[in-house]
Amino acid sequence: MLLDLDISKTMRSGNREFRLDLSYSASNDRLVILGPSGSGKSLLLQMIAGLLKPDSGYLKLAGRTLFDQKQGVNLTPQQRQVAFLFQNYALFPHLSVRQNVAFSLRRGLFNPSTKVASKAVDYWLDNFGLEPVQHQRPHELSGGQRQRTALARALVTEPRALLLDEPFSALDPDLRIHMRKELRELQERLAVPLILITHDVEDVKVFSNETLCLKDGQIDQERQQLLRAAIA
Ligand SMILES: Nc1ncnc2c1ncn2[C@@H]1O[C@H](COP(=O)(O)OP(=O)(O)OP(=O)(O)O)[C@@H](O)[C@H]1O
Repeated sequence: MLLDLDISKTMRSGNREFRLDLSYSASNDRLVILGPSGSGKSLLLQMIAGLLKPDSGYLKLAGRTLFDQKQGVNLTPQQRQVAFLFQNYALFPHLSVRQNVAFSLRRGLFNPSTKVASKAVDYWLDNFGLEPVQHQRPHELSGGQRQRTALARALVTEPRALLLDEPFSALDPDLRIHMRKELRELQERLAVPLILITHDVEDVKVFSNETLCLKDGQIDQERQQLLRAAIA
């Protein structure tokens, strides 16, 4: 089972309150979480990654307990070994493609050198066709190359799962279609469990063998059933 959770979390800002209350089990290794802006998608992804602590409940990923309030379990983001790919990819602008990919493998406080040697880095640069641009910096790359660099940086640590926050939203329409296809093929080839959040139904069509629909911090049962019927 990819994801098994029963969690609640209340976020407060001034006198505004947002409550996320979710109980869900996903059995596929590719899950799309769909919902409008403000439905709680990012909060959920942050809780899976260990960047935000639920108030109560439990959260398991691929059979491993990441959080369990009753048992006092709350693994750190490092212990969870999941890779989080942010909307804007969060590449380091002053580092080359090679250095960005090598960054996750660095030991100590220093940035990897421009010629950092690593079989894993070579493997991912080659796999994603990034060798020709390995010495360029992020602002010298195309949108697709930037996304592949971010993916290579995420995958070089051999994560147990890949969490993607709106990975295509910043791309132009043609590139978006291309990158969706590329990421799907890649996920199938690598067999890395993938959880993707989006408000774009097109992502569901390309990626989903399972979709979790959110609305106001809860499962949107109506949309969930409509989608199931549309896919069946
Ligand atoms: N740190 C915070 N403090 C208080 N409220 C927050 C905080 N972070 C998020 N929220 C609130 O929680 C709700 C859900 O936010 P979330 O970022 O999960 O939405 P989302 O579905 O990812 O939206 P989007 O698609 O726009 O990114 C929103 O109403 C937001 O205002």
